[in-house]
Amino acid sequence: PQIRKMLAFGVCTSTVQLPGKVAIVTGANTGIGKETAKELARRGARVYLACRDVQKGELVAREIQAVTGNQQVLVRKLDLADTKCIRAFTKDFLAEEKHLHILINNAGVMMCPYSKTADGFEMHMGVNHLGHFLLTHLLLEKLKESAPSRVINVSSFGHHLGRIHFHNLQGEKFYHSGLAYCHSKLANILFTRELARRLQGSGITTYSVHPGSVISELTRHSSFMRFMSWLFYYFLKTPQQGAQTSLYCALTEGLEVLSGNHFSDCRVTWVSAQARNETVARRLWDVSCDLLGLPVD
Ligand SMILES: NC(=O)c1ccc[n+]([C@@H]2O[C@H](COP(=O)([O-])OP(=O)(O)OC[C@H]3O[C@@H](n4cnc5c(N)ncnc54)[C@H](O)[C@@H]3O)[C@@H](O)[C@H]2O)c1
Repeated sequence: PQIRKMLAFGVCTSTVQLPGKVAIVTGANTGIGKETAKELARRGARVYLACRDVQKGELVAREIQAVTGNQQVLVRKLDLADTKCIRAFTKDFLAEEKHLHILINNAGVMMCPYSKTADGFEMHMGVNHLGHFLLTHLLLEKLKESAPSRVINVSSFGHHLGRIHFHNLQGEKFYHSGLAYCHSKLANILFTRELARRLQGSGITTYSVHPGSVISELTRHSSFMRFMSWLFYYFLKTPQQGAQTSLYCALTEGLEVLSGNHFSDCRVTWVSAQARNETVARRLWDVSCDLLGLPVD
């Protein structure tokens, strides 16, 4: 624990409270998402836990309610591997809620064997990028109406190994589970940058985040990564420490001028050359719209 404390740079020191604010956290039933949701609830927000498994979500919601005393913790079904489910989630949310101030696109899969989403997208690209891309699109009007509002996209340092190969976006020609994860995390950063550009002046700002190396269930598909987690256990962050940069980006006052930037340990950090390529960002935006049946503008 001492080593962990020494290594865990970056703590969200914001004192902002969130009464009357509404937040959605995807993948909030475990790991970083759960701790992020807990802190938002502690600060008084109404928090939607957008979870694939509603039963697990309900258990976590009860736990968060008990720990924070905030009863406004709600669970809704969201499977990012199924665009029908994403549309159903947003339809209900939009009917139910007048506002959305904070959207945390946190859910993710890593190193799963080659598989496809309900819509035929490669799983990493489908869940980590396209699912959140669609979710954000469908919630944009609500975010605009609720401005100032923020969208946080949880990416990874792994994006440095990522490339956007438009001819192989769905792993149709070549597939490596580790690289597929990195490609999708690069897509998260490119999406953030392009979203920030398009939303200038709208009152919505957006940030991408590397949470650090965190003990979580993310390694479930890879025995190698589980072994590495075991080996470096004391050097990894706890999920609570891993949630700090997402919280920093969601809560810190005056961060608007840094919209589109990538953060790690609660400060702006550098991204790969690919992640700074505006041409790729714009093309990825158009291709994503096309794949999801959204109008390309
Ligand atoms: N743990 C790390 O070291 C680390 C490092 C860099 C980035 N990240 C990123 O942090 C985020 C959170 O990961 P974590 O470490 O807490 O892992 P985790 O596995 O504990 O949490 C991921 C969450 O995403 C959910 N999820 C997976 N597929 C989904 C789907 N189809 N629909 C809806 N939800 C789905 C899971 O149910 C889970 O709640 C991920 O985006 C991950 O890429 C984690």
